[in-house]
Amino acid sequence: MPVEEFVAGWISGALGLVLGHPFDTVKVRLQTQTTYRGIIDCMVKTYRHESLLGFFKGMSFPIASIAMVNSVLFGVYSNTLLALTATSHRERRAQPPSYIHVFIAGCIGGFVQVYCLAPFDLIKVRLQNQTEPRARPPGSPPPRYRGPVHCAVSIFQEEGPRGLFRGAWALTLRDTPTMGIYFVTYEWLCRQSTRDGQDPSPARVLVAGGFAGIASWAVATPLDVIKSRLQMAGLKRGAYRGVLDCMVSSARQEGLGVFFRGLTINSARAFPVNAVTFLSYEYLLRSWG
Ligand SMILES: CN(C)C(=N)NCCC[C@H](N)C(=O)O
Repeated sequence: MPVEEFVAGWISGALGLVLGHPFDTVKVRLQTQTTYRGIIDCMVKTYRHESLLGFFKGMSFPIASIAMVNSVLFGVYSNTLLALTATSHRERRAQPPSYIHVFIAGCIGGFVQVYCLAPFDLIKVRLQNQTEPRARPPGSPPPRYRGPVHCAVSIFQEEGPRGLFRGAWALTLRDTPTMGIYFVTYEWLCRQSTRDGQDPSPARVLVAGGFAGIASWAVATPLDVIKSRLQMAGLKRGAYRGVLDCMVSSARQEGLGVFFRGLTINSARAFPVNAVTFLSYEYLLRSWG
């Protein structure tokens, strides 16, 4: 099994992650807290209350973990395409795989990465939702979690081992089809106005990667809202009975618009993150021959 796709996926995931983390913090807060009037209000309050560091809360942990998850996604995707089409990454421009093969490989990559992603994503969401400033006024209560390890241990102790996989089912429903859409959009945009057999230019890779991110997140946002709520719900026992219950009670209480909460910020984040992810992934693999 070629491993360079896994390594390139890890490095490109880390680069994309640093760029996108501030957007991600605002998105998670908008989806799970009702104290903000919108993106700007959330950014202003976060900055005033927590300084610039507030936007980077919980980032060190995703760099190590979510970048590893990106490596699983790209590695499994590329190796599934190899199994389906018998072409390696460098042969695929000359012999492009069909879109159905790209879609299937993307879905399989998305499905496999969920089980690495679920505990890491849960910890990230819980840490991002802690709004206490770093320098706390004397006498104010400490944040519930002191950091990623403390958060993981507390969830394990309070909610059991299954607690670490809270929201995993919503994550599976979110990521399996959307990763298929992600890779199909990328391939389709790369192939437009690139001559057969040639590598797409860096500008085309950036645009194709950016729009692949936006297209997949547009489809993923409703289940992303549900996933984040189920992950936070572990703190309030018995809040939701499952994915469907969370969907129905969120829609009843807040209207159908709730499913699109975070869509604008998700799209603004998705373009630069995925443009950089695909550009670095493609160029690392090309430079390794
Ligand atoms: C809709 N979904 C879940 C995705 N398209 N995921 C793939 C993009 C991964 C990238 N690190 C990001 O966070 O945007």
